[in-house]
Amino acid sequence: MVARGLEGVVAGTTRLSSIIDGTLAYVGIDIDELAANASYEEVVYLLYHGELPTRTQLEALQGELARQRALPEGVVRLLADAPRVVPMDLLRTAVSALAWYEVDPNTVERQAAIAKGLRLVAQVPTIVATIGRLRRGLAPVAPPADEPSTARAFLRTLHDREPSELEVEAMNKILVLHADHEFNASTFAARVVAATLADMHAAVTAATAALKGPLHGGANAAVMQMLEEIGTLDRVEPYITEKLARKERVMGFGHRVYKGEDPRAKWLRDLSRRLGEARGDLRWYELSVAIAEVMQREKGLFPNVDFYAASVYHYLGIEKELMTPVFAASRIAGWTAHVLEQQADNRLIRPRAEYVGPTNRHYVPLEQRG
Ligand SMILES: CC(=O)SCCNC(=O)CCNC(=O)[C@H](O)C(C)(C)COP(=O)(O)OP(=O)(O)OC[C@H]1O[C@@H](n2cnc3c(N)ncnc32)[C@H](O)[C@@H]1OP(=O)(O)O
Ligand SMILES: O=C([O-])CC(=O)C(=O)O
Repeated sequence: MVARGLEGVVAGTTRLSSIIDGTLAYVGIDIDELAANASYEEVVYLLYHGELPTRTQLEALQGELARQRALPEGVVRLLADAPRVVPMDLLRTAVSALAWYEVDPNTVERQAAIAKGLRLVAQVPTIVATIGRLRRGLAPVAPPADEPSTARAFLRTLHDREPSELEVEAMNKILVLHADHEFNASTFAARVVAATLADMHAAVTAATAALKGPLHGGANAAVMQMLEEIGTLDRVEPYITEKLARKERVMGFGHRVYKGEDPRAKWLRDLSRRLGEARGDLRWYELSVAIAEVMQREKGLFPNVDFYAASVYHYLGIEKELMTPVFAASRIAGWTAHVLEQQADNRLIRPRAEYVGPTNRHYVPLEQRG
């Protein structure tokens, strides 16, 4: 019997992240410790090297990421000239286009591949911020080349203003919490492509394509859409119960691996409340909490990472169409680290299919078909 959707199938090994008994860890460190203490750049280093960096190593990585943040002019032009600003499509195209500017786009040699991976970690947030500006009809701004924090640099590039300390803390936690997640669909897509010995940009383009769907990364935008449709607290109960009665899915709930609450959700719930308080607008936080209560009671389903992320992004001034690209701006760390891990011990990923179609049929000449 084939496991539908490969549920429960162990499809390979990784040293990067684990989900054991509902606990998520990056290289053995509980996500709760990282969310409470780590900068995103420390997490990038951890995923790339298997250890937390010393101060000198961290500063070197932060410097490198800062220097690589700017986009080639041709990519900014490509984004600006697009006939329609559909953020995930633009991100996917821009990631692919970045390969044009690599000295050796096809190489999978280790040092070159690490350099490409880190360049993408630096550039993807800039692509996302640039798309965010273009959507609002604003001119792109160059990212700061001397700012060590990816979170601060991203918010500055997106909004062209200095973010508050709470906003930077929230953005940093978002980046930490979304950085990696074992063999999720987009990461697995990246590994399948990498296993053919196609290059880093090819693998990340595939991952970006896979993240778009609403059953995966696209759920955060669908959550925001739902919050807007509900609008007020008194509408939560009827909206959700009617949706469930129609057998529709409520986005941001349920998970293939977690059967209780996603360990990342509580951090995002807390950020949603704190950002809402700071903005004097708790509506989106309160609506989210009320939806979660109804979902738990009616369906026994808990929020996944995408649920409270939606209101957090909203409070950070990130519009719903940009929410899935912002997820990618963090997951790029995991995607590229998984590609490097795949390349380091590669074997083509090529499973079998169980054939369930008809057999023993014959070719019938065209004139005899009726
Ligand atoms: C970053 C991320 O990718 S996190 C996931 C983001 N995706 C979402 O939030 C979309 C909403 N959630 C879902 O669609 C699912 O929970 C998934 C895709 C995440 C996981 O799906 P699967 O492991 O395949 O679970 P499956 O689809 O088999 O669902 C099992 C049962 O729970 C129900 N269910 C699962 N999620 C939901 C939901 N969000 N709303 C309503 N019912 C749900 C299904 O209808 C099904 O019920 P049934 O057995 O009565 O038919
Ligand atoms: O692991 C999954 O299936 C989805 C998920 O939560 C993630 O990618 O962060």
